[in-house]
Amino acid sequence: MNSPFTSYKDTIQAGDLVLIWISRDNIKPITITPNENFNTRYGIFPHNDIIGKPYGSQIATKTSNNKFGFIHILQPTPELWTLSLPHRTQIVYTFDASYILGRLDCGPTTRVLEAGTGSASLSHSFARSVGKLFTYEFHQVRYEQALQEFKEHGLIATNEKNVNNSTNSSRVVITHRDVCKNGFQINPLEDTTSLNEQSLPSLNLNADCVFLDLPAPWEAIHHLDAPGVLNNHEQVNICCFSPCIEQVDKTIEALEKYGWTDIEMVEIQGKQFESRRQMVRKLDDALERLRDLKRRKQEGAERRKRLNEKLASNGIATTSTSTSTKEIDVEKRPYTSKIEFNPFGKGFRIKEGDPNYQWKQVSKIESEIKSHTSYLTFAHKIFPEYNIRDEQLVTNLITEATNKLNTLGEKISKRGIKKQQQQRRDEKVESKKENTVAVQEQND
Ligand SMILES: C[S@@+](CC[C@H](N)C(=O)[O-])C[C@H]1O[C@@H](n2cnc3c(N)ncnc32)[C@H](O)[C@@H]1O
Repeated sequence: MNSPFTSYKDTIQAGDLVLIWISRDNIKPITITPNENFNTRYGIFPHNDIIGKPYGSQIATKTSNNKFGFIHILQPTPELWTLSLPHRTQIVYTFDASYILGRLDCGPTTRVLEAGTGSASLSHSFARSVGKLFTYEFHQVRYEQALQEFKEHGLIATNEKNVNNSTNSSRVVITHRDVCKNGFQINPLEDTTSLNEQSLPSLNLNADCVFLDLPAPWEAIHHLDAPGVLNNHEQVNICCFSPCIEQVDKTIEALEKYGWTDIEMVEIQGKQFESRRQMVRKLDDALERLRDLKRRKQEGAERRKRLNEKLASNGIATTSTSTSTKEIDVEKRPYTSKIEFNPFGKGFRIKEGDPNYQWKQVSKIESEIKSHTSYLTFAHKIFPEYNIRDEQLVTNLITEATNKLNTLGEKISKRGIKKQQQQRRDEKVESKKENTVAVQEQND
């Protein structure tokens, strides 16, 4: 099953879902359709001009005022999708997503449980990296929108029932469910749009990790112990995403109660620091600035007064707001020296770092970087079957390995001795030959 989120291609074709990069904070998803146009305030872009171009291309169009407007056509990735998706809820941003996937030890064969789906921002990151994602959403409309999106993005096969049997090629299985009430089990014949699944047997989800972004994750944690939900042959990792520390407290309590260990809480604060130099301004500069402001205010008031008097004497009634700039220009404006340095910007401009002035190093934080300020609570569960060490088996394995090593060592040393003996024999033969030649030369 092909999805632009899980495989790459070079050329844009009709029917492709593409992301149009208009500006840093304006990325629009569209499906390329022959003879349609993409309209922006920078101009009209016919889809036909985009078809056949390589992904990443810049497309230009001439605007009505004879200028050019540009867009870039990008292939969807979970990171770009996070920046462009229709928000139905708060979402998990890339900074958190990458950390979560790393800590949950996600790989191509990992099976993940996620609740709730929400705007499916994190679901797309999981879908790209893992083998199977089981995601749950109890809100009817959000569930339907997410299901539609997964189908359009090639993450759920449209011709199959959305169940986890061996022939199902879908990366994602979405279930309409309140996981706090009804848990995570799915029956094998379930069409996930149905809520009537209670009486049927559950299939083995065998999840290797769990991600809970719910208002009350502690109410869902005990359902993870139902048969077939977790992969009980290995260590299972969990991450709960909660904005309040009180939620973290309750989650930790539930995790401890249900046998989760190594509990750790992390908060990601993505920030980019920009290093700058800022001019050091003295108190005298600030005082001079205040005096300057006062002086200007006074001069302005006097000027307006004189102008009004002048107009009144000419028989023209006016207010200060209706006075035109041209009329004011008649009056001489107070002189501001452009060649003298004024630390507040009215004089000539100073380049940052000019050695004639004093500077201090400062750092500025870029405010636009998006990382959610939720707390991430990680833990894992180790199943006894996996954790018990069979001492006899370990001893046998060690003995077997030692024996093999000894045998190998003996063989190597025997071969070494044989090689040395052969070398000595070869040397003797060689020196005999040399002696015979020397005797012959003497005789000659
Ligand atoms: C904050 S959103 C999840 C956002 C998602 N992680 C993302 O990156 O887009 C939380 C979602 O959980 C759903 N939800 C809340 N309680 C639930 C429950 N008990 N069972 C299933 N879904 C639930 C809500 O409807 C909401 O859509």
